[in-house]
Amino acid sequence: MNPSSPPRKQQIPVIVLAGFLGSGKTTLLNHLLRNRAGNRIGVIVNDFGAIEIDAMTVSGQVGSTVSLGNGCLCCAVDASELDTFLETLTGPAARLDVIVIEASGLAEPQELVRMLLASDNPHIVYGGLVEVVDAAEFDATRERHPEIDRHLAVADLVVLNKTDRVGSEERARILDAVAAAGALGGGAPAVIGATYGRVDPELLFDPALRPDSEEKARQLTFEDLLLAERDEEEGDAGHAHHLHAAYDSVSFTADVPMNPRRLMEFLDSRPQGLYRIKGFVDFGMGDRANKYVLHAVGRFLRFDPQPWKRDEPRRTQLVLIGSGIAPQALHKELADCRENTAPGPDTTQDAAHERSMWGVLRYVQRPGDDA
Ligand SMILES: Nc1nc2c(ncn2[C@@H]2O[C@H](COP(=O)(O)OP(=O)(O)OP(=O)(O)O)[C@@H](O)[C@H]2O)c(=O)[nH]1
Repeated sequence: MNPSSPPRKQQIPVIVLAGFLGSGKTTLLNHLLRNRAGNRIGVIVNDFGAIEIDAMTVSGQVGSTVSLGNGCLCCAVDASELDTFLETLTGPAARLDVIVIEASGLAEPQELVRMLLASDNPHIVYGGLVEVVDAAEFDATRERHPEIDRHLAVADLVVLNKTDRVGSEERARILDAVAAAGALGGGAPAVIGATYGRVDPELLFDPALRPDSEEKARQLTFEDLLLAERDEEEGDAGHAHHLHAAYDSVSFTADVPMNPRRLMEFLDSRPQGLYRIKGFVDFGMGDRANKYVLHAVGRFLRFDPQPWKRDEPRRTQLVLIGSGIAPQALHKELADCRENTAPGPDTTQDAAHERSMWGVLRYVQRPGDDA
């Protein structure tokens, strides 16, 4: 170690949390925040889409959440923006023990790692790359995006999430496949199975448990680094190499409630390329007390009713991400799902409203599912 650098224990480990869309990064992050055992965690969220749903999901759990806002960190021309956020989080007032950067599901994690290694902030130390993998979607994701193997190869820890959605034989097969892909990088990332991102926070938060983190960081191959640099040099043209170049996103906001039946019709017939939907829905008279947090990944769909806060504006905010989708048409279809503003028979009768919610309630998680 350079004798002029500050003592190691003053440096805050920065962990990159990556994984394909919907693999469970936010779920894992929220699990860590709830089980932080006194550790102070700073969070940087690099979300995709104009509405910062992930930032909203995690905010309130921790005092030092900073969202990078719209756009993709991996495409920042230089690392100065990241450095600004890191500077805020490493200031003496924050007194953080660890910083987690949740990379957008479409970001290239190598880029973030490279930026962290290149950062001249003396208060941080790269703490490793955690790659979250959706066990149920692994084969399909890999087929569509073979570059996932490259991400696994540079990961320190692979969390094979959603193991509840695969049988034990299938789980063993996927664990082997993930480990084999990870080994291609020359190292062997730890692979652990998890449901709902429930990993032991000590795997990440105690630097003493990760003595090799700096070594591992250097195991990024020259090819990875060159590719990252070439992308940077090529500017917009280089951008096309990135995973998210082929994706479109739609941000939808409505200040009038959504009609449950029409929205369910929209969701039940959503196009295959619409890979991810997240956000929350106001069903108005269908349920005046709750907003419905919506998560769709591939064919999977779930609503999670959560009480509106007293001053919270009643509205719907959704982000849709997919490839080969028609953003404008989808936006219009969603707009057509809005409740008619003119009061009519079906907006005044409670029984009718309750019935119209049945389609939605099919997708509400039963108590205990998440336990
Ligand atoms: N069945 C099951 N569902 C899970 C598990 N972990 C997460 N989920 C669900 O998967 C959906 C996506 O999880 P998120 O944590 O939002 O995924 P993400 O990787 O942050 O998604 P992006 O922000 O789109 O990249 C949510 O509905 C979660 O509740 C799990 O272990 N099993």
